[in-house]
Amino acid sequence: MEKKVKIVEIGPRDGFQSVKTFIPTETKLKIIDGLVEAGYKKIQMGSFVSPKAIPQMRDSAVIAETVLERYKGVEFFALVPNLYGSKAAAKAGLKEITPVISLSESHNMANVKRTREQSLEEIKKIREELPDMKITQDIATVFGCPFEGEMSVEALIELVGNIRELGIHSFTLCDTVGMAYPTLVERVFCAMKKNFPEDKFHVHIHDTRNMGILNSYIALQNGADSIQAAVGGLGGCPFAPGATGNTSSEDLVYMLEQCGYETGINFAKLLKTAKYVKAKIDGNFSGHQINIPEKPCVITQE
Ligand SMILES: CC(C)(COP(=O)([O-])OP(=O)([O-])OC[C@H]1O[C@@H](n2cnc3c(N)ncnc32)[C@H](O)[C@@H]1OP(=O)([O-])[O-])[C@@H](O)C(=O)NCCC(=O)NCCSC(=O)C[C@@](C)(O)CC(=O)[O-]
Repeated sequence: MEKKVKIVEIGPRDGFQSVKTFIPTETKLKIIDGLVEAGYKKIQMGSFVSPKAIPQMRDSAVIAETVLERYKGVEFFALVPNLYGSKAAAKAGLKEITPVISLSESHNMANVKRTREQSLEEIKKIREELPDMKITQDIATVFGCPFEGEMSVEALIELVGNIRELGIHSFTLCDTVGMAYPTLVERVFCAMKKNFPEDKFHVHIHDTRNMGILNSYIALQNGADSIQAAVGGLGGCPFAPGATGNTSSEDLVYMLEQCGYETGINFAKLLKTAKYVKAKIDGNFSGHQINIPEKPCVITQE
């Protein structure tokens, strides 16, 4: 029997955000077209952040408005750092946002120039001022911080507990600079499922040490509700030294389909989009199959 798995595409946000040269809005939209065509039902289309911090994301309102108009059956969502960005996302028509906070104080300061306490205050305001907005909370540096090193699972339990008190019950656990390893991923997901059995936990792994696919798979085996990945394996947080690409969507889909999971994604179409991304964007790609000249012969679906 086939097992279903939900894969969420984050390339148009995490993939594009660290690309220095501005990617024309039309190219971004063409890539999203390709992802929808490949079968994606949930896509992070951008972020509503300061254009001084991340100039690449300055066209997120136009992207959101266009894709919401173009594709009715797809869930689009955006990353936000604060209330200002959340209101901008709502104005553009989005129904879901992912505020970001880091488990480590230093990365939170580097990323959003706020202490974690200030970020928690901001999340509280977002929850109160946008009561109808669906919120999934991104937590960065869960599996390690470029400034502070290893993070503790107890600290994560405390932070998740604090965010739950604000009425948020869906979390994405992020490995910002690829410090996760299988037994740690297992420990973290088991702890979350044990302490917060009613809540949703998603996984987001960077591929810095070539363990993105493996760690995503381990998270899935230990109850992750969805897996995030970026087309081509493009990506990285510009405020995390050493951050490299995300787990590659096409490599992940290939592995899961071969293992008998139903992803709902057409691999051949996804790979075509990934190759288009690589041809158009000068960035940091961690994907492997984008470099194989011919279509791999194992998966035969069109
Ligand atoms: C948080 C701030 C805004 C603080 O930056 P700040 O300079 O402290 O902001 P501020 O509140 O003092 O405001 C300064 C100016 O920015 C404006 N402003 C304020 N907020 C916004 C907004 N949302 N959108 C647009 N404009 C905004 C605000 O209106 C003001 O405009 P001015 O009066 O000077 O004309 C800034 O540091 C920022 O935008 N940071 C974004 C950081 C970011 O995008 N990081 C990458 C994403 S996180 C990530 O990649 C990790 C993740 C999620 O993938 C998981 C993982 O792998 O770990």
